[in-house]
Amino acid sequence: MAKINFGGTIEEVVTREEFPMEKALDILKNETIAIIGYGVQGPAQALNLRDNGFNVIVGQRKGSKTWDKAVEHGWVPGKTLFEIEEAAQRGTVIEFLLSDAGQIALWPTIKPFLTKGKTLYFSHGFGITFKEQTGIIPPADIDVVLAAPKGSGTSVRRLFLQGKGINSSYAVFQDATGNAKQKAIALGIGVGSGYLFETDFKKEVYSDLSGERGTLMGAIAGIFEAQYEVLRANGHSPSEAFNETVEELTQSLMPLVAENGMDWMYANCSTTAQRGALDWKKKFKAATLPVFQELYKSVATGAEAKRTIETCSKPDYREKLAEELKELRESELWQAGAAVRQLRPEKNTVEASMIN
Ligand SMILES: NC(=O)C1=CN([C@@H]2O[C@H](COP(=O)(O)OP(=O)(O)OC[C@H]3O[C@@H](n4cnc5c(N)ncnc54)[C@H](O)[C@@H]3O)[C@@H](O)[C@H]2O)C=CC1
Ligand SMILES: CC(=O)[C@](C)(O)C(=O)O
Ligand SMILES: [Mg+2]
Ligand SMILES: [Mg+2]
Repeated sequence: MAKINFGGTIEEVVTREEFPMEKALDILKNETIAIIGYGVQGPAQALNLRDNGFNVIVGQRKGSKTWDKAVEHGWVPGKTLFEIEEAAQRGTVIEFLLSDAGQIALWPTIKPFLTKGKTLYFSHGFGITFKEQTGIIPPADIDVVLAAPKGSGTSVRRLFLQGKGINSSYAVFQDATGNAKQKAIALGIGVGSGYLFETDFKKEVYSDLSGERGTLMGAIAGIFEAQYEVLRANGHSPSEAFNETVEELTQSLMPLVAENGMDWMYANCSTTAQRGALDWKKKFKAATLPVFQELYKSVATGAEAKRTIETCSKPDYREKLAEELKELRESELWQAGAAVRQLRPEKNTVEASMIN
């Protein structure tokens, strides 16, 4: 494995160079990979695996919207698309890609098909780590592995179609066959990872829940709202407030950070901006540190898992989430955002859809 120095700590990562697709295909040549769940991660991983030449089938409820979506994506009923039970029975690698709450509901259905020597695959450490709450306790004679793409399924597919790859973590929870690690890495490479770093189920779920509730999604949306409100309260127009809060960040500054780091983005801004940002960064860190500490504690005590399971197991969870997203979309800030996006000069070059 490649040894990489991450800011002073040496870690091992698996790259495509040392673990090429041919090796992954060879390791999984006798396996049938059954994708159970066709939400966001399901289609991305199923299609990438199929395009990479693996033997893949999909398990869905006949008559559901996702069944129709799978048919649209070229899965053939009776050949590569089956009812969940049949897919689980035919599959030797079961990719459990239902929502984390959905996994609890489906576990009693799936468990009988997890016979000796099969592999159970997750893209999140949730179900296994919070087993007291989920009841997901796999039989001892199967392999239990994880490959968790560090991004949305939409990006997993898009980056694949662009010939790039997302980075993923991988882990082994249970190694009954002696080959679990090789299989985990092969599956990670197969679903389109550019490289893989090692973790365990608990670390994956603690960091992932912290990240998405924190800087990746929760914190960023909250900070945007706070700054936008202050600008608006002081008489700035919606377009000005939106541009100074979001548009410049996503269109100009974050691509620079992605390319070459924070200091480089700073160095490409005015000295006035640099002076102020370096000063205010300290205040923002001090103000948010206690919130991040509270968040991590809430993850580690299982409180976040409890809330997720309780809310996302309700029959109307989708409608409820959709209502909250609608409220967000219809807020002045994001309506201003929609108008700003329309004005982007490149707007006419419609982006290719996720699948094609
Ligand atoms: N969304 C993403 O991009 C990422 C997701 N993950 C993980 O991958 C796994 C799958 O996540 P998503 O694709 O976002 O899930 P999702 O929320 O899109 O749901 C996946 C599928 O589960 C089905 N489902 C939900 N509840 C069900 C129930 N009670 N009975 C039967 N089916 C049910 C949905 O209809 C859908 O087809 C999760 O463990 C998630 O944490 C990991 C990395 C990124
Ligand atoms: C996209 C991803 O990695 C998340 C945010 O952790 C998720 O969808 O759960
Ligand atoms: Mg994640
Ligand atoms: Mg997540």
